[in-house]
Amino acid sequence: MKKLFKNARVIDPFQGIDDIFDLLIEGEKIAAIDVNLTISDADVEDLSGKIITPGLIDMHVHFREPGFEKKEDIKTGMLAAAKGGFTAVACMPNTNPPLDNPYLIKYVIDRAKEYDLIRLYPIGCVTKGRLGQELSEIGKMCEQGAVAFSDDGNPISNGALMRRALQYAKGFDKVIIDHCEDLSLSEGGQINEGYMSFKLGLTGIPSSAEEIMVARDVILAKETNSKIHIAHVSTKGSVEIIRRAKESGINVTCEVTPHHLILTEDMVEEYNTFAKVNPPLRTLEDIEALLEGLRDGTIDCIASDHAPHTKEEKEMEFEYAPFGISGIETSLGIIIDRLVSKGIISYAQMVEKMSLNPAKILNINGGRLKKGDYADITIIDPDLEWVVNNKEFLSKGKNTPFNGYKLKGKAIRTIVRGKEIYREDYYESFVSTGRRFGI
Ligand SMILES: NC(=O)N[C@@H](CC(=O)O)C(=O)O
Ligand SMILES: [Zn+2]
Ligand SMILES: [Zn+2]
Repeated sequence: MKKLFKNARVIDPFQGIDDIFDLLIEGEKIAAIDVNLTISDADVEDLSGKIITPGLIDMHVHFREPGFEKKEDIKTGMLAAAKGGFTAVACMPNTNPPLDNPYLIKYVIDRAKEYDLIRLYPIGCVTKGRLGQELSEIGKMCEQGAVAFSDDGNPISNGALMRRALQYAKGFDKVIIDHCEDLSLSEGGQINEGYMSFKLGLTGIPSSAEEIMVARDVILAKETNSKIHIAHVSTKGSVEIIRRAKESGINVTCEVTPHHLILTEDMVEEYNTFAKVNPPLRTLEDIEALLEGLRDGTIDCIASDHAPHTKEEKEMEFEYAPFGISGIETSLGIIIDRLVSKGIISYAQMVEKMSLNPAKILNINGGRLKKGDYADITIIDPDLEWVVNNKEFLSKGKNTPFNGYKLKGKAIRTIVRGKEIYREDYYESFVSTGRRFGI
């Protein structure tokens, strides 16, 4: 089966491509990218005005299986990801039981394979049971396909243990992803410490709770000459520490979420639990620093930290509602509408941060559109206007602070290994059957 897309704007920062091209898919692979391709036996489609990027990769999601299937399961998570334009995700291990052994890593991979949708890469726990006491079976989990290690939801509080984890993971050329939070500083905290926490009478989470751990982690990464990736960076101080660490040659990478890039602590004004997230939404000053970090390359990736929760959980009093935003279906639209369209970052930078860099950091397939590569492709309509409606989410998690947002720019096709698994114009039937559409 040959499929020829004509006249698309093809963006591939890996090859330095950002121009109008034709792209040919043959079976599962990219067969050619060139101008004026004519292939007699191909199914031809004109994509004038549309953008083709390497399949987007979200390196930080919570799909909740096993154990919390009421919030999300692997199937609904993957459908939501495909609708959001993602061809691959890396799943955090804060499930129940936590993914802290090779059997569970294999289980999650096998579950994902049952559906033949997007690519799903599990992240294993750094410590057994995510309890922060004993290292988990990192080597054996690598053998089964764990792509990185993290106790996300929790930091690795014990410095000596973190040091050992870094040394150990290095032997397998894997990265440790740390949720940076000094629990003694954030204890009981609900939102950012500052004006809003004072106004609402809620306990605040100071910036220092994050920054102290970021500093510790880069120091340990330097000492052990290992790789560290900082999850969901949210403060100006963290950006500064990471910038300096990179300048001095430390092997540190990091990610930011769309919500931390465009929302401030003001969102929790009416005790809006949909805006309750960890780390908390911060201030305009932090946002400016995060945007500058994205622009100058200090921040490598944009990841949704897709954290679905049930309606009942989020309807609890602010103090008792869980932290998290269901973000995988709004991530791309927000980045295009609020950053790319405003000239804050370019499309090429967006692709770097949402595909190329996650692929590099996790050392997985994708992130580029080279002849002979698997055809993992996202097709974007940069002019499509849409309104965020959480009732239409394929994710079970409807917890979004972006409901009602008008956005311009959306993924209209998600193609994995040459197969179309999401298509905007077939949306209705896609929802009802949850089926992929072969091309
Ligand atoms: N980000 C969140 O607010 N919540 C995440 C945990 C995490 O990413 O730390 C979750 O699992 O719900
Ligand atoms: Zn986290
Ligand atoms: Zn997370």
